[in-house]
Parts: sequence; C-alpha cells; structure tokens
Amino acid sequence: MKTLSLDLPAHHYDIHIGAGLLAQAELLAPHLSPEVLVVTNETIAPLYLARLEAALVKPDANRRIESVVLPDGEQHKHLRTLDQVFTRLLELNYSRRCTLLALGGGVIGDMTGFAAACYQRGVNYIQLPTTLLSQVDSSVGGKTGVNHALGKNMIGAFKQPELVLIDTDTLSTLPDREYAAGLAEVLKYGLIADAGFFDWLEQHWSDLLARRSDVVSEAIYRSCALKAEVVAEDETEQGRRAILNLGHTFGHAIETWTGYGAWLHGEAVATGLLMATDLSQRLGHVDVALVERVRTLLLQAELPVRSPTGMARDNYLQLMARDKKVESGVLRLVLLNTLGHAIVTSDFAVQALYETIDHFKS
Ligand SMILES: O=C(O)C(=O)C[C@@H](O)[C@H](O)[C@H](O)COP(=O)(O)O
Repeated sequence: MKTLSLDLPAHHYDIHIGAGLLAQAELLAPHLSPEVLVVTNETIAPLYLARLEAALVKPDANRRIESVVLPDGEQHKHLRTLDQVFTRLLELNYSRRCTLLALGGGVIGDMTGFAAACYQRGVNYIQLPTTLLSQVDSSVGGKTGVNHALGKNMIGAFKQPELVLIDTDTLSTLPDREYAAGLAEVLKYGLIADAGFFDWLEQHWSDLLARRSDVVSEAIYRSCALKAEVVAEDETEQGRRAILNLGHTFGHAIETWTGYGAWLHGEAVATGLLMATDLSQRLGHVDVALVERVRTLLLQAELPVRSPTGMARDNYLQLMARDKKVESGVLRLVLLNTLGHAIVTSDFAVQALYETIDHFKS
C-alpha cells in the first residue's frame, strides 16, 4: 500500500492506494461513526457491497450499516437521484454524526459528497472509488455536485472527504471502455503539470492498456500526487486549480449537448484534451508534434478524437459561455504554454478557437 496526504488549511486526509484495501477494516474504522450509509449503484453493489459491509462490521458489531443503491450512469447524476439518498437518511433517522461512504465511480463520489455537504448542513464522508477515473481524479479534492440539463456539475459544493481508499483490485471488473476513459484524465496530469510523467506515460502506454498492475498503480499514485499538490495550493479554485480543467470546457459542452451518458465523462475529456492542445498549437504555444503525440495515445486507447456527429460551432459556443471559469461574461480557457505547464487565460484569438472547433467537426 502507498499513502499520500492532502494537507489543506482546515483539513487533512490520507489517500491510500493498494490491492485489497476495501477489506481492510483497520483503515476505515478510525473514520467511522456509529451510523454508516454506503451509497453505491446497481452495477457496483453486487460486486463489492458485501465485501465492504463485512469489513465495516468487524471492529464494531453494534455499528449500524445501511446502504442505498442508486441507478448507474451520468444521466442519473441529478437532484432527483440525490433526493433518494436524503430520503434514505431520513427514513433511517440518521443524525448529524453519520458517515456516508461513496462506493463507486465519479458519479457516486460526486453525489455522495454533495449529499454529505447538504444533509443536516454537513456530515462526514469517505471516498471508495472503483473506476480508474474516480481513482485518479474525482475522489480527490472535494469537488462534489450534480448536473443540470443546462450544464455539467452546475449544482454542487466543495466538501472534502475524511479518507480516500483506492482499492486497485476493483479495476478487475471495470469494462475496457470505462478504463480507457480514466486514462484520459491520467494523460491530463502529464500535459498540465509534469512533462516527465507525460513521457513516462508514452513509454508505458502499452502496459497501461494491457492493465499491467504495477504500472497502473504507479499511474494512479503519480496522478493523485499531482492532483493533491494542486488542490493543496488552491482548494476552492481561486486560481491555479483551474488547470485541472484542461479539456473540460470542450468536454463538458460535449456531455451536455449529448444529454449526459452517451459519452462517458473521460471520453468527452479525451476529445477536449486534444482540442485544447490543438488550440494551444494554433496560438503558437506548443508544436504540432505534441498534438500528434496526444492524438496517437488517445487513438491507441480507442478514445474519441472528434466531436459528436452534428455538434456545430454554435453548440460549443453556447454551452461554453456557461462554463464555470467564465468571469464577467468572458470565457477563460485552460491552455498549454508548453508540455507540462498549463495556463488559464482569456487572452486568445477567438478565430483560433473557431478554427479548432471546426477542425474537430465530424
Ligand atoms: O478537481 C478539479 O478541480 C477538476 O477540475 C478535475 C476535473 O477533472 C473534474 O472533472 C471536475 O469534476 C470538473 O469540475 P468542474 O468544476 O469543471 O465541474
């Protein structure tokens, strides 16, 4: 097992990464209260809920352990689904001292964290991510929330977990498409913050695609370390944290336009990363060779590298105007200054943005 720490001004938590961690009661026990609610989905519950529950009762047989099983998928990440969690908590008569456990991917993690931020104005929660994307990204950093028909992650809160427990064994049941989607976020870290990591990913890409466990664990560790470092510096995205959004302005537009769920989040981010790299190249920050390196990796992972069929420039522009990085009506984008260094800027030629969007039309 490897452990990272996320040190914030008012909070500290560990991120444990290793095989078989869901069954390790001693890692969870110090963070549990007498009332526990596991929030999971209908795909993950039959695979891992019993294993987790067995670990939860071990140190304290009197602890109440209940669960709520939500429908699976990005299309269910909205307020109506969240209400099921609140209803369950109220039916159980759980108090302000309860602990929520998010067992699942990014959708479950984001919704559980938001439920924890809201229930009785705030209770504790723990992240138990089971997809590559949630292990390398969404379980760390405390961004929680749900989608709205008009925009991705538009309703939410910053709410940090008490613990992130990454059991790499759960990847054994992750479908290839979901696994590849997680690789897009891994690639993002190399692009925005660590050129050496990007080179390492290129060298180990075939091992990652083959899911060689030591290489996958190393990629998770290095991704979480980079994310923890950025979040520690800027917990609530007043500045630098926005670099974690590379490709997301395009990606979120794709997800919203396609109605959530048709494209996985990581797939939309994959195309978004390539578009952001392409735009950075049109603006003269990076060379064409980097665009091609990114495209090659995405194609090898069978990730999409073009816009959804029928999505036009105006569709992008309308949705991007609602991006959370917009300030006083001015669009700010995350772009690459060079490989391994991202910037957040509104200083770009709009014509270059149009060219990028049009270039990716399918
Ligand atoms: O943690 C962050 O900060 C990120 O931006 C990470 C993103 O990869 C993640 O998808 C995040 O949920 C997007 O947040 P949003 O604020 O752009 O909705």
